[in-house]
This record gives sequence, structure tokens and C-alpha cells, in this order.
Amino acid sequence: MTPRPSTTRSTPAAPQAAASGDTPAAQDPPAQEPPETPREEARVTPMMAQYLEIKAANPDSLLFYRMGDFYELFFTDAEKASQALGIVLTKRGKHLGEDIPMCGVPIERAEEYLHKLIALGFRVAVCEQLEDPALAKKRGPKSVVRRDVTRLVTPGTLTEESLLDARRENVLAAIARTRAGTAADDFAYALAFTDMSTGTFRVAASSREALGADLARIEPAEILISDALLDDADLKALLREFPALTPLPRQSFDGSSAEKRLADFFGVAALDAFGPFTRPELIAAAAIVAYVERTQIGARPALARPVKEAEGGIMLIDAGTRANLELVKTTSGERRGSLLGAIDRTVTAAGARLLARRIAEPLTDLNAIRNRHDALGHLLDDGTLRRALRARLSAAPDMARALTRLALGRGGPRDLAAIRDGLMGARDLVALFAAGPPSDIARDLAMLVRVPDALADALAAALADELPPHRRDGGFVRAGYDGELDATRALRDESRRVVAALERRYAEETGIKSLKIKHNAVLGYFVEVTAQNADRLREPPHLDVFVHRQTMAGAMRFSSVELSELESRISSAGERALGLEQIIFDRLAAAVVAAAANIREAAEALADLDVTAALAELAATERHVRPHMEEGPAFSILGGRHPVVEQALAQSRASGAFVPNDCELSPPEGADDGRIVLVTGPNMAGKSTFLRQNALIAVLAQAGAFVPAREARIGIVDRLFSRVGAADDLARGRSTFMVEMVETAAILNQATPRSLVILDEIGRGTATFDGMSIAWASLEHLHEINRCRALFATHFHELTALSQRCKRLFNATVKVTEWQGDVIFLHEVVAGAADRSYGIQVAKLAGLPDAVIARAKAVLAELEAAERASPVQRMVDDLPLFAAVRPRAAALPAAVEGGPDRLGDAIDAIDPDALSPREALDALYRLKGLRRA
Ligand SMILES: Nc1ncnc2c1ncn2[C@@H]1O[C@H](COP(=O)(O)OP(=O)(O)OP(=O)(O)O)[C@@H](O)[C@H]1O
Repeated sequence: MTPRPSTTRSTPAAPQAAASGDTPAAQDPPAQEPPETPREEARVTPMMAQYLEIKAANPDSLLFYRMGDFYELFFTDAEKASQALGIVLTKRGKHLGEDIPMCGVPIERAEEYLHKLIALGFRVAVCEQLEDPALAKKRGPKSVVRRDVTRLVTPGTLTEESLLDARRENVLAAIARTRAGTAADDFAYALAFTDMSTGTFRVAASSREALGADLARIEPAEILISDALLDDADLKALLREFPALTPLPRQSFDGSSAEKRLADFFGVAALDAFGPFTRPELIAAAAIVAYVERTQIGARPALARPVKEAEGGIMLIDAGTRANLELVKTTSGERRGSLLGAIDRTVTAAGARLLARRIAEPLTDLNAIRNRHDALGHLLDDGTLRRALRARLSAAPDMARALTRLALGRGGPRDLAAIRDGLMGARDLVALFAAGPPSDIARDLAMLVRVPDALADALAAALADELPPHRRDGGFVRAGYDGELDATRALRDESRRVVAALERRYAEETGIKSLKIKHNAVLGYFVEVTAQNADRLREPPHLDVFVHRQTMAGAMRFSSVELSELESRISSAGERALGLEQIIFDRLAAAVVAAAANIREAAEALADLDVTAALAELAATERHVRPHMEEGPAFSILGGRHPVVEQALAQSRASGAFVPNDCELSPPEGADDGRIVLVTGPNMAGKSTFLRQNALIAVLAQAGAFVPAREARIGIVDRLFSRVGAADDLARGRSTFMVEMVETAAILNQATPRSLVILDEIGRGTATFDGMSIAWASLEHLHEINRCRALFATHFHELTALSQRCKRLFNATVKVTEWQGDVIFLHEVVAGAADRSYGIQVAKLAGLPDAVIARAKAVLAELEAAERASPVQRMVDDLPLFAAVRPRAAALPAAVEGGPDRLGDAIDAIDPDALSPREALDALYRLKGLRRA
């Protein structure tokens, strides 16, 4: 490889920058000094003028201003970056009489610093030198190197390996809103989202109500929105929960140019071939494209054409449920401990990303789910095939991300190698399969056989065995691939031998055996002798040959005409070889980009096979079974387990094994709709675990996985709801109880007979009777109005009496036993109701002082005696059921027709939105009182 001069930083500005008058300091004469401000401090150097102009165009970003081998930051950017990165803040000259704060990052560490800054929420504008400083110098000693921003780095547009988590998508989303009708709040919403690093691009219809759930599912790293929409305070509050909101001027969401912008980007005359997009969908997609173009400045990532999501094709899971169930991350934001963390057996990064998406988006289409199960079953049954497949896949590189980097001109030789290995691996993989695999696998294989063989071969022929990380390093083209390159390299290497020969000759001629020819960035090639021998070179006859350049401690350095000539021959051969390699790189990268669609398809097929094989592996090792899927309200799980708790128990040897439990929510004899199971039982018995495990089983089944159970029969779940122990939402000014009620309201308003609801201890966050009344009424509502399948855990044992009136309501309890006054948890869910809570026993286990335990027991005895005096049974007998109350309530105004309508007036006076749940209940009692009067 040609020795390349590497620039060391001579504090504080890079030397070549100074050489071309390229320094931010005020020591140079100003470019155009305003005549009316002749004072020294008002002078602005040409370079500073350039800096200020570029900075003014990028006010929201930290400006990484390239100077030689550094990116420099100035003024407040420098202050912010030095603080954020923990790097030294220095000063550099003056601007308008003030010191200019400055800090810098070396280019070889730029990615690491970018990573930190982006993670901290900064945006960075990368400003490069667009010409060789030598060229600028030729224009005149005071001319400035041409520079401009070549890229904006934002959280949603990252592509470098070091800036991304290999196993996580990095999604950029855009929200568009258009007017749908004449009413003031009649809007249609749509979302477009892309993972620019892999090129996936999707659009989906949304709505004001669904927006939060959709965004929670998509998990964007950055959201684009028209600044006009941020006038909407509610929307703004909703979006505050998501990271990196980027408001854009409303022109970016302009409906009239959206179609053209998309057509131009994808190089098509019309968008018809993409499918029928709605206006807001087009606008959102166009906003993404415009932003990608704006941040990538001239470079064009290989985005796939946008795909429209089928409406209703995905199980709806609201943000709260998603968080409660810890599907892809725990409530503290970690993958470990989540469902995804427990089941991920993928061996490729692309597979891991796809599995996360699958778990976040369970399907509702029966055929699509069955197809996934068929594919999984095939790989479960054939262990030899599965192991061979996984072994091959584990060597598969991340083709999609390599492709994007190459398309953006940011790729290196190893990205080319990734495509080479991916394509060749894909070809070999097809051979593993016998004829007639299930349809999903057949689809993958069809994509894999379409890989461009010629491209794989061309890359294999061109690339060397050992590859440097950067194309600028050179040395990545295989010897023998290109005749001209080989010849140039030979010349370069030959010259090196000539240097060695010259060194020997000089040593002989001068009689200095220790004479060495060395190289560094500042002097280039030079002769070095020890201080004792130096005088010999400064006397005739050597005086004419050697020119003194530098005195070191103990050594002296000289140059010679011969050496300088040799130097230019070597460096020109080296540079020429490097230049030829760059041409070859560009040619190969262009060939890769031309095959982008096929490569992306192959990458998707590999990821799909990885996910299928990984889930098969999971099923094999963790004893998961294929669920029987059907339409309708069935839900019957035998021996179900919680995959995360089970794993945690297995890992902590101290606890016992996980106890499997059945769950029957299918319609009882003679009913059309599913059951509600009311689970009572002591604290710590395993109620929440039971509830969640059944929700997770539904998610896994519809995501295409097998389930942790002995047997499972599941009717497609259209929506999944869970209300499990909420926390305060102080950011939005909501108490724990308010959060609980908001979530419960969403469930009661939205659950359908195809939904699955899990409600854990609702009503516990307020006074006992209020809480119990709310739980009671909610349970009736679920039974009579929503008619959904539900699991309802409660400590209000009184509610178990409701099963006598509600035909699809069944009681279950988690068994415990007592031994010597202590409670022992059996974690077994059985039919029936718990007689007591064992709360005091659990408190004792937790270490509450004995005196408190004794006192609590006494108080409990009193309370229980009082309750026995007014049994709840009376309420069950007396209170009409919800369904019976509703029609009567609707008929009320007519019943009091003619007379003074006090009841009607009272109803009119109620503003439901302004009432607390407590006040609502009071109002209800008041109305009933009026009715009786
Ligand atoms: N089926 C099971 N087999 C074995 N251990 C279990 C099982 N279910 C739960 N556990 C263990 O019991 C612990 C408590 O379970 P869980 O939180 O579900 O109880 P709970 O009844 O909801 O309690 P609380 O009413 O206090 O909220 C779990 O952390 C787990 O370790």
C-alpha cells in the first residue's frame, strides 16, 4: 500500500487549512472589509465568512466544519458539543472582538462522536471540503477551500453501522392530516414510515384516535410533522411521548406536489403501480422522501417503493397495552425481560429486526397466520434442515444496510463483500430445500433464486480476501483482477525496492552504516543519521548531495534531489493505484445499486427464513405447540405458560418450576360470545402472570409463532386490551387512578366480540366502595355490551357473586395453601372463588413488623364482621343488569313528558367530560333519586 501522508493536528488549527488562508482567526486581511467599520475587531476572515454563511443555513444543527483531518465546531456549537462529548473547549482567534470558542473531533472518531450527539437529541450538519486545499491555494493565497454541507445527521436518517443498533430498526415516520369533511374536527390522518438504513417504506391510514397506538407500534426514532399541526395542543401533547419530533414548514406537506415528488423520486411517470393511496398517505410519503432528500443532499438511498398496509390486517394494540405487556421492550425500555427478549433465537441482525416487527404487529388474517405456522411447522419437523439453515444463515451479512450505505456513497469495501457473501449464501441456501415446501418458504426461495448471480461473481472476482474498512485505504481489489492496477502497483512496490537500494548506496558512499531512509507526513522521504555522523554529510563531497532539513535530539535529517524524485514517483504510482481502485469501487457499487430491488428481496427472504427457523428452534427447545387458529370467539388454552416468567424461574434455581395453567374463554354451551373469567386469589398468587400469559399467547399465535402451551385453540383476536397496574402519568398531569380510568374507558368504548381484554385489579386506586362499584359496572358492561373474551383479576371477592347473573361469567381462583400460619403459593388456577385475600400473610412475608401484622388482623376481623351484616348478595339480587338499565335510561325523558322535566334538566346540566369518576357516580345516584321522586 502506498504510504499516505497523515496529517497530525498542530494545535489549534489544521496546518493545510492555515496554508490556504483557511483559518477562522482574524490575522488575515478581511475579504471585503466594510469601509465604515475599519476597526480590527470588526474584521471577518474569508473562512469565517464562509463558516457563518453555512451555519446560518443550518441553524438547528451543530455544524461539523471540516478542516483537514478534523471536524471543527465554533461558537455555541463548540460549547454545546464540548459539554456533551466531554472534549476540550479551546479558543481560536477573534470574531467581532470576542474570542471564538472552538472544539474539534478527528475524522476517524467522528462516527463515535456523532453517535453520542444523536443519542443526546442533537442534529448534526456535516460540512465537507469539496476540493483539494491545494486547488484553493492555486486560486490565490487568501482563497478559501470550497465547502458545503453534504449531509444532515438526524435520529431517523442514520445509516452507519456504528450509529445503529444492528438488531433494531431505525424508523423515520411522517404524519399527514387532511380535511375529510366540513366539520371543524373532521380530518383524515395517515402515516408513512421508513427504515432508511434498510430501505423499507410503508404507508398506513390512521385516525386521531388510532394515532397514538399506531406510533407506539411503529416506534419511530424521529417523527416529521407539519408545524401547522403543532397548533393542535392535544396532538402536541400526544406526540410529546415520542422521541425526536421534527416540525417542518407546511410546504413539506403540500398536497398538490406530493404525487410528483414521489414519482420523481422513484423515477416513474405515475404512481398507479404503487397501489391506491389516499391523499394523506401520499402527502406523508412525499414528506418522507423530501426529508430524505434534504438530509442526504444529493445522495439517494435505495428506498423501496412505498407499500400500503392492509386496513384491519394487524391486531390493534394500544400504546398502554403494548407497554403493559412488555412486547418488545420492558417498561424501563430494555429488550431483555420483554417477550421479544425471551423468544428471540434469530441468528442474523435482519432476522432480529423482522421478529421485533412481527411481535409488534400480530396479524388478523387467518390464512396469512396459517401460512406462517405451516412454514414454522415444516422447519420444526425437519430438525436437520433447520440446523443446516441456521448454520448458513448465521454467516449471512446484513445486505439491506450495506446496500443503503453503498447507494448513499457511504459504503466501504466490506459493504461490497457483504453483498457478495449475502448473494452467494442465498444461492447455496436454496439447495438445502426439497421440492414443495410450504407457501411462505416457497415465496422466500423464489426471491432467493432471483439473486443476480453475475453480480455475485463479479464481486467475488474483484474483492481481495482481506478488506480494509474504508475505500480510501485502498488495497481491496484482488491482484490479477485489473491489469492496469496490477502494473501501477508493481511500479509502486518496485519504487520501494529502489528506496532500499538507495539507502544501501548512501550508506556505502558516506561510510555511515547506520544511515536510514525514513518517511513521515511532514518531510516525506528523508535521510536520517545520528548526531555524531551528521557532520560528515555537511562536508564535501556530501555537502552537495544532502540538504539539511531538521535537527532532532540525537539525530539529523537530510533530503536529496534523488530522494525527492523517487518520492514523487512512488507517491504518483501509489495515488494512481488508489485512484484506479476508486474507479473499480464506484463501478461495483453502481452495479450493486442497479440490482437494489433484487438484493433487497433476497435480504427480506433471508430475514424471513431466519425468523421462521428461529421460531421453530424456540418451539423445539421450549416445547411450544402449534395453535389451532380459526375465526370466531374460541379461546381455549391447555397448560399455558408465561414465556418470560418461565424463563426467569428456570434461570433462578432457587424458585420452583413454572406451573402451567388452562384458560377457557370459548363460548359456553348455547352462547355465541366468549367467556369472561373473573380471577380472584391472594396477592402474589400469580393472577397477573396468568392474565398476561394468555394475552401473550394470543400475540405469539397471531404473529406466526407457536405458543407455550400443551394445546391451544384461538379464534382470531381483532384487538387486544390490557389494563394492568398503571403508574402515574405526571407528565400529562394524570394521577394513577385517572390513568386507570382513561384506559378502562378506552376498553369499554372499543372492545368488540372478537377482542381479548385483560383487566387487572381495576378500581383498586380509589376508596373501596367506589372502586368496587366501578369494577362491578365495568364487568357488567363487558359482559352485556362488549361481549368480548376477557380475564378480569380482582381483590373484590364480592364480584364473584355476579357469575350467578351473568351467564358467560365464570369464576376462577389461584390456589394457595396455609402451613403453620404462612401462606404457600401453588400458582394453580382452578374454577371457583377465593374466600380471602391472604394480604396480611403476604405482608408478613414481606417483613412488616409483628405488631402491625397483629393489629391488621384485629382490624380485618372487625371489618369482616361488619360486612357480613350487609351481604353483597342483596345487590346482586336487587340491581338490574347493565343491559336492562340501558334501554330504560334511554326511555327516561319520554316517561316524564308533560310534567316539569326535572330529570331532563338535571341530565342536561351534566358535563360528562368535566366529572371525576366519583362525581359521575354521585350524579348517577342523584338522577336515580330524581327518577324515584
Ligand atoms: N404459574 C406460575 N408458576 C410459578 N410461579 C408463578 C406462576 N405465576 C406466578 N408465579 C410467581 O409468582 C409471582 C407473583 O405473581 P403475580 O404477580 O402474577 O401475582 P398476583 O396474584 O398478580 O399478585 P398481586 O395480586 O399482588 O398483584 C411471580 O413473580 C412469579 O414468580
